[in-house]
Amino acid sequence: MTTPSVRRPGPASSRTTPPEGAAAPVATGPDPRHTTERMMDFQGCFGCGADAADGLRVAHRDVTGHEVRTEFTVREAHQGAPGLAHGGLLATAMDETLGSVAWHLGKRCVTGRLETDYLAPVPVGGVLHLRGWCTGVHGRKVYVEGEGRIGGPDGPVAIRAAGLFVEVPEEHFTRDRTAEARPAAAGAEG
Ligand SMILES: CCCCCCCC/C=C\CCCCCCCC(=O)SCCNC(=O)CCNC(=O)[C@H](O)C(C)(C)COP(=O)(O)OP(=O)(O)OC[C@H]1O[C@@H](n2cnc3c(N)ncnc32)[C@H](O)[C@@H]1OP(=O)(O)O
Repeated sequence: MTTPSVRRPGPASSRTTPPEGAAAPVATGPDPRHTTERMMDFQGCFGCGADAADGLRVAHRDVTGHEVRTEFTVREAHQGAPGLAHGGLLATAMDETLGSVAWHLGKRCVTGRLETDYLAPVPVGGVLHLRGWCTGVHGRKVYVEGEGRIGGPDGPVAIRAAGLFVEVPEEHFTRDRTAEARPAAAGAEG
């Protein structure tokens, strides 16, 4: 009996595929007006920050045009099943990589949507070599795809992803949201 082959069309859905009329990416580098001093020096990011004790410490390696390369070393703290990386953390490493593609286009962006396909398990102690690139820009929307390979830039593909990043005003990061974070008052629910 032959095993039926599974069709894997790639991670991008209609929501992460640039629409007709989308513009080609123009890699300008991050816009310094978008990275206030506080953002620039911030090392608390779970994805890449040196001060995030339990963070992933995704290392940003190089940028060529609109393509960004990073590395994520899978440690014991990142396990899901014994000895294997948790899928959610792999998605986080991908989010970090794809997000930085959008910032390298000079866009102040947040993740709107992230889609992932997992093709092979990633072992603890392994290094995942990630790559992200922009597939188009449409209004405030930046479309990005990526892949992660085990052991080296030409290793087997373990994860593929597609994301939609949305440009936001500075206020997105500076607004005081303390009140919104509090539990709603009793009886206030509709
Ligand atoms: C981020 C920190 C950066 C630090 C910078 C340091 C320097 C750079 C260095 C290194 C790079 C770092 C890389 C970071 C990577 C990690 C990033 C994250 O984890 S971000 C946190 C998770 N994401 C959120 O918390 C968003 C929460 N969502 C929102 O705030 C809103 O929903 C938002 C802004 C996404 C959209 O809301 P609206 O009210 O502004 O706009 P509307 O009209 O709803 O959407 C705009 C367009 O986008 C589409 N859209 C939005 N969400 C969509 C979705 N999920 N699917 C499909 N389309 C969507 C809409 O349909 C609309 O399209 P139409 O213009 O009408 O064509």
